[in-house]
Amino acid sequence: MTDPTHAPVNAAHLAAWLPEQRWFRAKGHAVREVRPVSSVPLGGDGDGPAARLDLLEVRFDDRAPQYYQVVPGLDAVPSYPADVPAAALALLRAIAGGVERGTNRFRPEPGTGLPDRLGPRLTAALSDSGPPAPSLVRVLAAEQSNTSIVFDDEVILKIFRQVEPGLNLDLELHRALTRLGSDHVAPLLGAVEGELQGEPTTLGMLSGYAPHAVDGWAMALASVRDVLADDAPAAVARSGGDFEFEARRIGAAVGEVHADLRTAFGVDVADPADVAADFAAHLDEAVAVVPALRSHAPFLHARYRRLAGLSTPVPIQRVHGDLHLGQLLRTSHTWWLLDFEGEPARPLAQRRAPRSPLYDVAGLLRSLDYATHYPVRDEAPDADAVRRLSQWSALNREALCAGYADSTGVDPGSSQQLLEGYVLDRIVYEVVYEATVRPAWLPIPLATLDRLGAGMPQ
Ligand SMILES: Nc1ncnc2c1ncn2[C@@H]1O[C@H](COP(=O)(O)OP(=O)(O)O)[C@@H](O)[C@H]1O
Ligand SMILES: O=P(O)(O)O[C@H]1O[C@H](CO)[C@@H](O[C@H]2O[C@H](CO)[C@@H](O)[C@H](O)[C@H]2O)[C@H](O)[C@H]1O
Repeated sequence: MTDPTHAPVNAAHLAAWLPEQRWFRAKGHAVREVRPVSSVPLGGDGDGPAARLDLLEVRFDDRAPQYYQVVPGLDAVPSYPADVPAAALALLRAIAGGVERGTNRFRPEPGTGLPDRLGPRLTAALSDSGPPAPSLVRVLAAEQSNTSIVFDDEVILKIFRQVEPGLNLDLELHRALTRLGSDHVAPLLGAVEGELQGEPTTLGMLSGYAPHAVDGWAMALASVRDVLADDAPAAVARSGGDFEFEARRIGAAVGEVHADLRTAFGVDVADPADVAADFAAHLDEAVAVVPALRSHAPFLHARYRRLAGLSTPVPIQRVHGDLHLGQLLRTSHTWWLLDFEGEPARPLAQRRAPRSPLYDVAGLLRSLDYATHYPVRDEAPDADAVRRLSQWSALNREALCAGYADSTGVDPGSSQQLLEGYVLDRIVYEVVYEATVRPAWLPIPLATLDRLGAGMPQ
């Protein structure tokens, strides 16, 4: 007999619980109704399943429905007992064992050696039906779009939260890059697939985990803070120069990933007039959301018009699409790019569309700019600090482009007008992102537009 505490979660409870979750993307829209799409139980004993993968359709009065994945057992949803280690191991066991249940398929990635490559502690935990050691399982607490579980610092399972029908971009690009042997992504080890609107749909992704890794944003900020604390004339070389080496390695890593993506998905060309028209359309949409952008529109449109007049076609390909320093992880021996889902605010078709690789370079240049302005956001730095910050920024921009040229033979700075166009398009995206998600950060991209509009450097 089914334990009543594992009964289907009450839809009204879920309608109240969902909007409180960090990964819920329809903030500010009242949930009208929650309907189950599929519900797949996993593991457990006589007391009921250890976990359930519930795919839910969430309906609203004022916008299109969205689909979310909720995992009772892992998630503390009302009226379902949560046992995180047991639920997490049930998921890993299903992937390692290639389980098919209901509409869901749990699969080890062919050729990657799962489950044999798992270490002895995880292998024992998967074969043992007794209670797992809680220390083997850790749910990442960071502010994330999805939910990731780390198993014994060895593998990481990302549970996708907002789900769209079809193959998830993160999985698609990790798979292509892993198959090419890329050293710049976490190796893909397995996946969970369900069904949505009749299409096989990605629900989860298992990959290698890099313990003790540091992200590029944290490293860049530490370097900028050192430069701010050191007012000697050679401060940038002395205190902040450590990041220059990393910026060059990051540039080289991104260049290698771009080359691999060309091998996997091919290349095409776009007409500069079409690229400029896309930028102008993004700007018009953004002005409607953030009126503070309106005063910058004439300058931006003028730059886009200049770009439209370029005569050389723009090479385009699959790219990362939302690259910033927080998406880069320095592992013990290399830099990994994370999270290939593209910009969360753009529709899937736009996120999957080929673009110039300069868009990723622009994302990183913007991130270097953020790193120099974020630590002084609440103060007016003196002229000397401003000089040091701008030296830091220029040094690392050059290092990044030099690294990209090291691995590809192409210096992104050599297509200056095009690169500037992509930087501007990215700033417009950032303005909308900050205005809607983190209004306290909005002054950072807006101040850059002020400077660029006045003919000053970023
Ligand atoms: N393979 C990995 N090894 C080590 N840490 C990782 C790995 N993948 C992700 N992380 C950590 O988890 C965080 C969130 O990962 P990300 O893929 O960006 O998830 P989300 O889609 O939820 O934003 C990263 O910023 C990083 O700190
Ligand atoms: O959630 P994602 O990581 O996919 O990306 C979104 O959030 C980012 C912030 O976390 C945002 O990045 C912006 O802020 C960064 C500093 O926090 C900065 O380094 C980036 O250059 C800047 O774009 C990103 O735009 C957004 O898509």
